[in-house]
Parts: sequence; structure tokens; C-alpha cells
Amino acid sequence: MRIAIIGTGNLGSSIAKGLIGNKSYTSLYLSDKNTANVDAFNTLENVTVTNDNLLAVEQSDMIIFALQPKHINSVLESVTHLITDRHTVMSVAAGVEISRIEGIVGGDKHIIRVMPNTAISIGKSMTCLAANTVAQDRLVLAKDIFNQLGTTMVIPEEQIQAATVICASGIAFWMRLVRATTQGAIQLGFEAHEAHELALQTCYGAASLLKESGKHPEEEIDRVTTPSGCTIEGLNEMEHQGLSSSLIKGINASFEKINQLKKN
Ligand SMILES: NC(=O)C1=CN([C@@H]2O[C@H](COP(=O)(O)OP(=O)(O)OC[C@H]3O[C@@H](n4cnc5c(N)ncnc54)[C@H](O)[C@@H]3O)[C@@H](O)[C@H]2O)C=CC1
Ligand SMILES: O=C(O)[C@@H]1CCC=N1
Repeated sequence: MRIAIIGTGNLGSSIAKGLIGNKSYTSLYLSDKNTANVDAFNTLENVTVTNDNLLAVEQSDMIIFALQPKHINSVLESVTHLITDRHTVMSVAAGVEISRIEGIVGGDKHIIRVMPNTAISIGKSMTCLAANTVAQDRLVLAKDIFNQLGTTMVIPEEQIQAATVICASGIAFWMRLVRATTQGAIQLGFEAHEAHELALQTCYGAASLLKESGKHPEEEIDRVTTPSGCTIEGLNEMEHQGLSSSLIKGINASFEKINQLKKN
């Protein structure tokens, strides 16, 4: 598969790292106005780092547009004359609907909205996908590629905004929980580096337990909360302070914001 990434900022460079780690391409074009994040990849076999978006589109079949919503229209407009039936146009731009992309490149073109997260750089993304009518038959190929970089789920386009909040913004939400745990551990007397390691491995263990056992979180919580013990004391205090409620409210605030982006 000949892949191009247009826009190699935070997410585009993460996708590039994941693809390179996995060698999931026959050729990879990385195009940006400022290629600083990916310059080091230019020496790799079959990887081209360029400022030339047109060259990247011409030389590729699958094009991932990893641009901020405010830049995507103008970049699509500048390459649209080169987009043909062989291309699959992929966009990761939050809040940018397929209809907007169709309005620029044409409704007869193959378009897939892809919503990965930055863990794609280490092959651990949760990536959601939604395709326009024409591109339904290309979802298999898209899943093949993104499954090598984590896990995928095909969802209706209406749910992509929600998936953006849960999975893409979600990386930041989980990071903040790790940091807060670290701060607590430092207060209890651990050195910062120790606190970080304790928080991280415990977080990893919790996620792995759920993933490998398939159990509901409350079932695992019941196995930890000794009657009259310290865990239930801490959990109840966290809930009195609004832990679950604040997470749910934050997710909803994020969702409201992304729906505003959609209207811009
Ligand atoms: N950062 C994240 O974790 C996630 C971001 N997204 C979406 O991905 C998109 C990109 O986000 P980031 O990577 O964080 O933004 P970013 O600002 O780090 O990267 C955007 C890149 O586009 C480049 N660019 C701008 N105009 C260009 C042009 N005319 N030609 C070529 N390159 C150009 C910029 O130089 C920059 O490197 C956004 O639409 C965002 O909503 C989606 C999921 C997660
Ligand atoms: O914060 C944002 O708007 C983008 C989309 C999800 C992650 N970063």
C-alpha cells in the first residue's frame, strides 16, 4: 500500500511512527510545511519526507490528512484535481464531516474518517472508522492497516464525534488521572520517579486485567475492597468529591465543544 500523510504534527507524526514501526506500506510520503517532526525518517527505505503535498498525493493511494480543522479545506482544495478513483482520502480532523470533504473532492471519491489516538505511535491506538457510501468496500483494507497499529471499530459517522472524545481526547484524560495518582503518591512519601512508576504500572495492570478477563470493572473492584478496609474508604471519598460525576461532565463538555467545531 502506498500511503501518504499530509500534516506531520502531533497526530500525523504518531501515525508515521506506528506505520514505520510496523512497515505497513510499500511507500510512505510524509508531507508538511514544517517537516521537523519527521525529518529523521527521510533516510529510511521507501520513506520520503517532503514539503510537496501534490507529490505526496500523486505518488500514493491512501492519503491521510492529519491537519487542523482550520487548514483542511484549503489543503484539500489545492490537491483535489489529483484525487482519482484509486485514492482513499482519509481524514483525522476532529469535527470535520464527510459531507464537507465530499463538497471539496466530490461525493464520488472514496472517503474514510479515521479517528485514532496518539498511542498509534506504539501500535496501541483505539481507532474508529466511518466511510462514505462509495468507500464502504475499502473499510476492510483500512481496518487491515489500522489493526496493525492497535484495535479498530467501524462505527456510523454520527458517532465519530463521541469516539473522538472517548478515544482521542481520552488519552489526555487518562494521563491526567495518572498524574493525579502520582501527586498523591508523592504526598504519601514516594520520590517523584517512584510515584510515577507505581501509578503507571498499576494503571497498566488495571487496564490489562479488564482486557484479558473481559470482566466488568465493578467485579474487579469487589475483589479489592476488603470490608471496612482502606480501598472502599478511599473510593467512597472520591465519589463524595465527584470522581465519576466530574469525568462524565468533562466528557460531555468535550462533546459539546466538538459539536461546535463541526459547525465552523
Ligand atoms: N493530537 C491528537 O491527539 C489528535 C488530533 N486529531 C486531529 O488531527 C488533526 C491534527 O492534529 P495535530 O496533529 O494535533 O495538529 P498539529 O498542529 O500538531 O499538526 C498539524 C500539522 O499540519 C501542518 N500543516 C498546516 N498547514 C499545512 C499545509 N498547507 N500543508 C502541509 N502541512 C500543513 C502543520 O505544519 C502541522 O505540522 C486535527 O484536526 C485534530 O483534530 C484527532 C485525534 C487525536
Ligand atoms: O483536542 C482536540 O481537539 C483534538 C481532537 C481530539 C484530540 N485532539
